This record gives sequence, C-alpha cells and structure tokens, in this order.
Amino acid sequence: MKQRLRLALLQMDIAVGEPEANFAKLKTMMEEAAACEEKPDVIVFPEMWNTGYALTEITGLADSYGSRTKAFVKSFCEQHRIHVVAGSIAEGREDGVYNTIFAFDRDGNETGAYSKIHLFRLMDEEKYLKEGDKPGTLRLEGTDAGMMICYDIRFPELARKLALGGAKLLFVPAEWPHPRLHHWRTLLTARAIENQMFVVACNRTGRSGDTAFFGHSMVIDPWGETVAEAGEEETILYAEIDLALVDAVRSKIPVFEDRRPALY
Ligand SMILES: O=C(O)CCC(=O)C(=O)O
Repeated sequence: MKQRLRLALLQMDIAVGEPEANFAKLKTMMEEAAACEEKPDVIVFPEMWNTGYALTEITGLADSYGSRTKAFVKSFCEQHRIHVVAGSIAEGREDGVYNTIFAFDRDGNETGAYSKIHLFRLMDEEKYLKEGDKPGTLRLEGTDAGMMICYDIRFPELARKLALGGAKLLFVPAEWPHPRLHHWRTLLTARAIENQMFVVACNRTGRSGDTAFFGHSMVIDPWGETVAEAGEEETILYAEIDLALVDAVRSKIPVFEDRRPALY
C-alpha cells in the first residue's frame, strides 16, 4: 500500500458549451502536471469540465456514456502511469444527462464512477440533469476513497457513509461560485475534521455569464489543516499527503468508536 501520494489539481477555466476547447486546455494542463519534476501520483479535474453549465444545450453536448473522456484519459494514464480522477463530465445516457466522475488507475483501468446525487436547484441542475442513485467509491493504491461533487458537500451524511465504508480520502470536483467562499472552505474543512479523512477538492475558476467561480481548490488533512490552497487564477495546485495521518488522527480521537448511532 502506498501511503504518500503526490496530487495535482487542475484548477481550470472552462469554456461553456465548447468541449473541443476544454479537451485541448485540459490536455495541456495534464501534460504540464505529468512533466513536473515531482511527478504526481494522482491528477484531479473540476466538475463538468467538458461542457461547463451549458444546461440548455446539454443533451447535444454531453459525452455519450463518457466514451470520449474514457479513451482520452485511458491513453494518458497508460502513457504517464498516473491515476486520474476525471473531474466530472456531462455524461449522456439513453435516459438523460448525468454529472459523472470516472476514475482511472495508472494502467488506465476504470476504478470507479459516481454520478452527482444532489442536484443544485439554485443553478437549475434538476431541470436538465438526472440524479445519480448511489454513493461513489474507488480503490487507489490499496486505499479506499470516496467521491462527491460540489453541492454534495452540504450533505454530511454522504461523507460519513463513505468514511464508515472505509474511505480515507474524499475527492470533490466542483464548480463553486462567489460569494460562497466561506461556505466552501468551512464545509470542506468540516467534512475532513468530522470524518478524519483527507479532502481533495478541485474547483473551476473563471466566469460563466454573471457567475464568477473563485477557484481556491484545496487539500485538507484529517486534522482539518489546509495542506494546500490555490488562489483565483487558473493553475495547477500540487500537494503531497501521507495517508498514515488518517490512522494517527483516528486513534488520537476515536470518533468512530465513540459514535452512538442508536441514539441519533
Ligand atoms: O452549494 C453551493 O453553494 C454551490 C453548489 C454548486 O455550485 C454546484 O453544486 O454546482
């Protein structure tokens, strides 16, 4: 089991409704991360990076069953031997469009998939997208991890369920806008502290119409300390984590042993 992991979070600006431009931009950023002297073990993308929130045209723009994304990421993983948590994309299926993360290992094998289960009404997601129906997990270098998307972090029950299932880190691709930076930082930090897990959150940056996305991708440790945080600009946020810290924190304050679920 590999305990120390180097992470690269691709905090990109997304061209709304332009998958070609987004695939090209992402490829450049992936190549830059892979060429980094401290080569990452895992690369993480933001939410809906292929289309952005082009919701009124989403049916035509969505990637059918993620086939283009899967081929694109698989060949990158095979070439560079890096795990990829491929953000989320607009994924077209027969019954509609889902907001889905696909995860891949160093060989390009798919290790997990998760479709957002809490759709965000403030941005009309529920009018255009279908909701997922199960939590998302993946195995990464012998460790269990969970996946949540953006608005999901307002639902502590989901993170707790993933932690109880064995997750030691949580990946959170997002498109979280101003003016709720305080909510973003606080909710991510709370999920890390209460579940004594690493939280790896990759947000987009840039504008979409009147909405401004603030970036501030974050890596937070199981003690609630911020390991790394980006600013607002388009960037790659690098961080190194040691998964041994999860067990150390869980044995120092044994929250999971002290739970009284029969009472609440
Ligand atoms: O919960 C929030 O404030 C932001 C959520 C969001 O933007 C999303 O889920 O796309």
